[in-house]
Amino acid sequence: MTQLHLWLRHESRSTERRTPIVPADAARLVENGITLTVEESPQRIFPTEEYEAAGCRVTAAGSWGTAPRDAVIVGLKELPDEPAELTHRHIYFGHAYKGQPGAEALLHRFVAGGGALLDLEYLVDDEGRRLAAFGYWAGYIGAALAVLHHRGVLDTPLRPTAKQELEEQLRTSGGEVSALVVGALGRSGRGARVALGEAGIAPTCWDLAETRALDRRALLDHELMVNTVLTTRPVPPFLTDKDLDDPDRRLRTLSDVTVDVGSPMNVLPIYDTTTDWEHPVRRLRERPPLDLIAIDNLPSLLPREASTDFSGSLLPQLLDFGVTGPWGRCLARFHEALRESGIGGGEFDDD
Ligand SMILES: NC(=O)c1ccc[n+]([C@@H]2O[C@H](COP(=O)([O-])OP(=O)(O)OC[C@H]3O[C@@H](n4cnc5c(N)ncnc54)[C@H](O)[C@@H]3O)[C@@H](O)[C@H]2O)c1
Repeated sequence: MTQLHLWLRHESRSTERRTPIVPADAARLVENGITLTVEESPQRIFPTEEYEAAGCRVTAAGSWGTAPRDAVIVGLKELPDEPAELTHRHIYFGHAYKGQPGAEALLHRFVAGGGALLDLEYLVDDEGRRLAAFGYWAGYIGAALAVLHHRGVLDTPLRPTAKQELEEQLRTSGGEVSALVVGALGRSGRGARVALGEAGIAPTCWDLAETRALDRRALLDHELMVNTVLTTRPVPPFLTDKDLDDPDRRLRTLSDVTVDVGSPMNVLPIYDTTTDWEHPVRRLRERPPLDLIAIDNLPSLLPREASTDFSGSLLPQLLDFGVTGPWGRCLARFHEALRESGIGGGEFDDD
């Protein structure tokens, strides 16, 4: 078997400071005989020198197109639009299997080049549980922003920060708040509960059992709600426009970590546009007021912590990279997606 060559790419999105492999884990990969080439990246939260010190080869940003064909390119977010033909195996979040905008064009690029997408969203264990995810930090930040806004101390536009700084703000901004976390038993739900705890808030926690017969009155009686539900089947909405117009509603701040806008699984079909770092909060109703936070790249706001956590989960999988197990399932899912979209082809020739 040939030695594994991983190639950590620069992220083309300028606000993306996270990385799927942090220097400490890069050192572990190198110690285990894996070649790791790291592209220079001015915005990455970890300086390139730390990768160099870990024994990685360093190369120019965006040079992955020139990597040997058997190198596996590792990243997080979208690839640039060029080249038109993708010849490598790419590990990242492709967002290409649910008919998302640009999905079909991306799959065509893989087929044209004979490469393959090993989508991190589909890197799962034998029971289908995700092996590496950013959910915890999404929930943590989603809840933290909601509390800071609710207490009138949220600084905007948002910018990447460190956990210590956020914790300090949560602890020092006072005020009783009745809060609800829905999806509380999941990764994001756990993060949300921890952030609320830092802020001195003991939230009501709902998961599947508590929403089976949804008590809307109880929901609307909370001042702040964090939604972290991940459902794979449509369920009745938790909130409708009618609920927002309820004059007795106490709910004032809603942070939707799930941001399933436009999806048939959306449990909060009360808005149709996400918010962002520039304008994180949108007023949905004036009387009584209701403010929405619905940001789809929350973990990027805590790049160091989110990267370290994610990389720690990904490391054992990279050390065990192969054609069976989780990576085999990822590849099978790619081929299934090609069949589903009627594209066909794309067998990665692992020579
Ligand atoms: N906004 C962002 O930046 C960002 C980042 C990462 C993840 N996310 C999203 O956050 C969501 C949660 O991710 P996760 O990793 O925490 O998922 P998870 O699977 O760990 O947790 C989801 C939880 O929702 C619960 N749930 C499912 N259906 C429910 C229902 N009808 N009522 C109540 N609870 C229900 C599940 O039991 C589970 O506990 C996902 O949609 C994910 O895409 C958002």
